[in-house]
Amino acid sequence: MSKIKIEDVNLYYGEFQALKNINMNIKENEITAFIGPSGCGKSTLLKSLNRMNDLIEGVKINGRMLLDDVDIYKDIDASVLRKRVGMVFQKPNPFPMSIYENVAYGPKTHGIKQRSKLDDIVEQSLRAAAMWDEVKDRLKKSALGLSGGQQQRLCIARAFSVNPEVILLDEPTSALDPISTMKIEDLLVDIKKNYTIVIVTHNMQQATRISDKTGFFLHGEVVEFDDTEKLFSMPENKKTEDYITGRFG
Ligand SMILES: Nc1ncnc2c1ncn2[C@@H]1O[C@H](COP(=O)(O)OP(=O)(O)OP(=O)(O)O)[C@@H](O)[C@H]1O
Repeated sequence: MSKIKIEDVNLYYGEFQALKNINMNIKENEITAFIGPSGCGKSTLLKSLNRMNDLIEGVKINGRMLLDDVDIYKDIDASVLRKRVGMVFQKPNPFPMSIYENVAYGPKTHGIKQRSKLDDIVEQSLRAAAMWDEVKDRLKKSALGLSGGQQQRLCIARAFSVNPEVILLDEPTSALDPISTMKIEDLLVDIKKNYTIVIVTHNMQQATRISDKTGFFLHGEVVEFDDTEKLFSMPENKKTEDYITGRFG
């Protein structure tokens, strides 16, 4: 089933058109990867899926983006949308507070006050991010004392804590070592049964390892969008082929 439908979307930063006539269906319980050279619009499309671009002055967007067939720019409040569609950024960005408070923060802002309920959410979220055992004895310690890979998994746990339906990840492992990267890839594959996941990655091996569908972007357009296996083994477009075989440029 399509969780997100993108229909004829164009996005402008002032005069500059960053996305050109994008059409894409993103399926539930799948991992969709966006690949392509720097500046081609991957992050712009990712961020527009939870209206992060609303915060940037001069952005114009037309076309439609639907979440469960509801227009996210017309018929959903942005804060409700961002609860349903969570985001994890390239650089781990834990809040300067304890590990516990990082995860409890979102649920608290959504009105959950009961300590036992918060304890449960924190434990479940950290378990889902495969780091409960690593941190259960240091929940009161600062999140800034964690390693980069642990901080990124904490940010994923923080995204889980408000029980989203979609998780957007913008190059979540680009600052991490191979072991932390592998842990996060395993985690994403493990959780996709409960979520819809969209990931921007510069790492084509990563896209082939974990994603079901891949979109190849170039100059603000989606050149090709297909099953990952097909796109990497039998691309239909010459530009896709050049890019994935390293002959681009
Ligand atoms: N806030 C902004 N104001 C103006 N132009 C922007 C803004 N953000 C992005 N752009 C431009 O839009 C284009 C697409 O940027 P975007 O960040 O989506 O690319 P990307 O494919 O994610 O690149 P990268 O892989 O380097 O992160 C680029 O030309 C970029 O310079």
